[in-house]
Amino acid sequence: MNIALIAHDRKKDDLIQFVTAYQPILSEHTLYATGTTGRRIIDETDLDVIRFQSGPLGGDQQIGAMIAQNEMDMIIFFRDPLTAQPHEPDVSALMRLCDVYNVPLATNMGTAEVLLKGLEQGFVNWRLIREQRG
Ligand SMILES: O=C(CO)COP(=O)(O)O
Repeated sequence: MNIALIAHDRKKDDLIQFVTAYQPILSEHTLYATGTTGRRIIDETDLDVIRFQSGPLGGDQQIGAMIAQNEMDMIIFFRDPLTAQPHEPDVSALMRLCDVYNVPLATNMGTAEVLLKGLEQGFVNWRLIREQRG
């Protein structure tokens, strides 16, 4: 599975803590991240991550493009709901594409935990369903 990991600045510590806790599950998959988030994951964990541009410089849109090409299976995006982002339209567009293509999106740690536990149990088969529909 291809999984994108993204966190706004005030949520990056939480994401690092989360991916460290779930490293055994995440290490089974191909991980992508926006620039700064990816840098921190690489520096602070043993996970390999393919990095895109930083979010404000187009990283959210690059991940959105993967969704549109049926190349992304799950998004874990720890958003900061209390800070305005200069690239808010990109953030909204990314979340919108998740809904367009039925890609599971966790925007907080509680949901992310459920998604990863579901992934571990083999419950995550929406891509097969999507591919069967053509
Ligand atoms: O801004 C982001 C997502 O909208 C995250 O980007 P960075 O990982 O580069 O900080």
